This record gives sequence, C-alpha cells and structure tokens, in this order.
Amino acid sequence: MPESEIRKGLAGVVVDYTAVSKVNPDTNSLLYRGYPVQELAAKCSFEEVAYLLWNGELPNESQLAEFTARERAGRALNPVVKFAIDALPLTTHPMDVCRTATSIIGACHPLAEDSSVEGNMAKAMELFAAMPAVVAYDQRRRRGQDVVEPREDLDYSANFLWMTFGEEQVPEVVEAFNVSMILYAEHSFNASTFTARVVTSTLSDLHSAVTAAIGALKGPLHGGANEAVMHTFDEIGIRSEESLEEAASRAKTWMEDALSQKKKVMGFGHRVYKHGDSRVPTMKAALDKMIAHYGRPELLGLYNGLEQAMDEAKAIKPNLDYPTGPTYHLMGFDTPTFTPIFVASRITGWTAHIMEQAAANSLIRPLSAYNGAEQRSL
Ligand SMILES: CC(=O)SCCNC(=O)CCNC(=O)[C@H](O)C(C)(C)COP(=O)(O)OP(=O)(O)OC[C@H]1O[C@@H](n2cnc3c(N)ncnc32)[C@H](O)[C@@H]1OP(=O)(O)O
Ligand SMILES: O=C([O-])CC(=O)C(=O)O
Repeated sequence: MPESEIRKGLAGVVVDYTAVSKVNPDTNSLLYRGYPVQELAAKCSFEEVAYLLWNGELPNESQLAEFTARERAGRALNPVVKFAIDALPLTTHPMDVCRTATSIIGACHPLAEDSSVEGNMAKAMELFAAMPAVVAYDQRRRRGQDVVEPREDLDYSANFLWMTFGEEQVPEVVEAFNVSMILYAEHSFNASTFTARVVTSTLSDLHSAVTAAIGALKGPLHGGANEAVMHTFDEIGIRSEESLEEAASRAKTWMEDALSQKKKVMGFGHRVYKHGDSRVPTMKAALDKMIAHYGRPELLGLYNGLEQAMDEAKAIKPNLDYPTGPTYHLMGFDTPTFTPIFVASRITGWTAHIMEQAAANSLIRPLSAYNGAEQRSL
C-alpha cells in the first residue's frame, strides 16, 4: 500500500458520528449538545454540564435537585479504595492512583457487568461523584494529611476544593475551578475518549473503558500536558519578586532556546485546532482572575513570554492545558495532581461517549499495511 494512503495517527479520519459535542476549528467553536462551551462556563455549574452531556438537555429545577442529591450522596471515599490507595507507595503517580481507584471501584461494583443504559448511567454518576475524593485524598496523603469528609452543603467544585485543602475556598477560586471543570469535560474523539470507545466497542464494561481512557489521558501529548506546563515554568524558574516584564523576557529566551533545540513544548499545539483552542480565552480569563487574586504577576510574565515567543517563532497557539497548569498551581494543587483533576472532569465526556458507542455499536478495528519480513519458512 502506498504511504500516502496510510493515515498515521488517524489524522483527518472521520470514524463515526457523535451528538455529544462539536469541535469546529474553522469557527473556533466548541458546542456541548449544541451549547457553546463559553456560555456554559459562564452560566452553569459543572453538575448541570454533566447532566447535559449524559442526557442531551440541561436539567430543570427538580431534575437538578435529584441529580445533585445523588452526586452529594456518592462523594465519600470508598473504604476499599482508601485501603488500596494507602497500600500504594507515596511515589506512585497520581494518574496511576486514579487509574487503580477506577479499576477497584469497577471490580467492587454490583453492576460491574451490567452495560444496560440504566446500569451505565448509574455507574457513570457514581464514578463522577467518587473521583474528587480519590484525587483529593491522594494529594493529602502525600502531604501526610488525613481524609477530609465531604460537605453536603457545598456544590461539586467547592466540595472538591474543600476535600483537597480542608478549607473552604472563596467564591472567585471556586468559580475559576468550576470553569476549568466545564472546559475540560468533553472534546469529541480525542485520544482518551476514542480509547474509551474502542474498549466499549468490544462490549466490555464502563469501568474498563474509563480505566483505559485514564491511561491514554496520562501522556504529555494529551492531558499530561497540564502537568508538563508547570515543569516548564519550574525549569525557567518562578521568582515571586520578579516583575511581569522581567519574567516575560526570561521566558522568551527559554522558549527561543527550546525551539532552537527542536524541543516540543507542552501546552502548545493541537491536532484539530490550528488557529488556537476555542477554550483558551475563557480559561485565560479565569487564570487572570487567579493571578490578580493571589497577587502573582510574575506568573503572567512567564505565561505571556512563552506564548509570544512560540507565536513569533512558529505561530503555534496554546491549548487548554496551558492556562490550566498555572491556575491549578495558584490554587495550591501539587503539579502531579493536575491531570487527575482533568480525569475528574472528563469522566463526564468519556461516559457520555461510552453510552453513545454502546447504543449504536460497531467493533472498532482498523486495518494495517504490513511492512515486515516477506513470507519465509522455518
Ligand atoms: C487537552 C489536550 O490534550 S490538548 C493537547 C495537549 N498536548 C500538548 O500540549 C503537547 C504538545 N503538542 C504537541 O505535541 C502537538 O501539537 C500535538 C500532539 C498536540 C498535535 O500534534 P499534530 O497535529 O500531530 O502535529 P505535529 O506534532 O505533527 O506538529 C506539526 C508541527 O508543529 C510542531 N509542533 C506542534 N506542536 C508543537 C509544540 N508544542 N512545540 C513545538 N513544536 C510543535 C511539530 O514539531 C511539527 O513541526 P515540523 O512540521 O517542523 O516537524
Ligand atoms: O481533542 C484533542 O485531541 C485533545 C483535547 O483538546 C481534549 O481532549 O480536550
């Protein structure tokens, strides 16, 4: 087969329909079930967006009340999961902790093998409710701290921060976190969602599909980029006494040097968007608010310096992982916790796709062109 017919990385290949979200790189827009993500981020809670992704419509008041009650009832850390996390070394990467916790939640689930619409919806809801406790506790145990019990009077985002830090956060911080969760929730056939769909297409179960998706998200070419962005900032050096201009100038020099060495700089570029990620302006506005709230202009200097130098050298724009990295850093999350936060959000999109795949399934099995040894005999 001629090389020109090979679609490496499935780039540009349309493999199926989806009604969950529409990514349009020409208009730089992203719709969840028809709604622009920017509008959802401005006006909705993450719980409403989760409901929308799973049900196709936003909830009315009573639907939201019922949904919220179920989410709040499922927040406590499962004792079996806690036991397993405690058995893992403190050096275990938090993404491996999330992946392991998901697998255990699945293995213990009474509906583990039930892939009916009702079974999948119940499991998706429970995993969505349970993941913040996993992410929060893992960060806390690495700091030598105990579990913080969930608070039923707080919404999803406020409770996530409460369980992580053991302190209630001010509304500006909760709002910025809520925005990030909504923006991370869904993005059509990205690598991790496609992974979840591949697993589902074999008629495997929801937790297997999500466990595999977490593995796909971990890599720095995908979700792991938010963690990698912070490593870049650390490598350049965060100097709290520095002015915005001084930080920007050092960051520009760093980027020029990195690009001259042909390095890939995480947090920039995208397979689908070639003129900028539709979600970045909304997340950058949230980051700006956090920079003002925490009084850290030098981080904006680093952010601007890298962005400008990349734009001047290669016209490559930041993706969503670029503004979320420093935002989570400012909020007090450890850098390796950043991608698990993405997991907690993307569970909604993954499971919406798992249910969509299951409803109109066809085994996903592409072809390959053989380029190994010619047929031979022993
Ligand atoms: C939420 C998310 O998952 S968003 C994505 C997060 N991932 C990252 O931030 C990782 C860094 N970015 C990348 O590696 C890429 O931009 C990808 C993988 C996301 C998309 O890449 P692709 O569409 O496959 O493009 P590809 O990697 O072939 O890049 C095309 C060209 O742009 C360059 N390029 C793309 N991204 C970058 C980058 N971040 N830094 C430096 N150069 C880059 C490539 O080196 C290549 O240059 P060349 O043609 O001179 O060889
Ligand atoms: O769409 C992609 O390839 C990656 C991405 O931005 C996401 O999953 O949010």
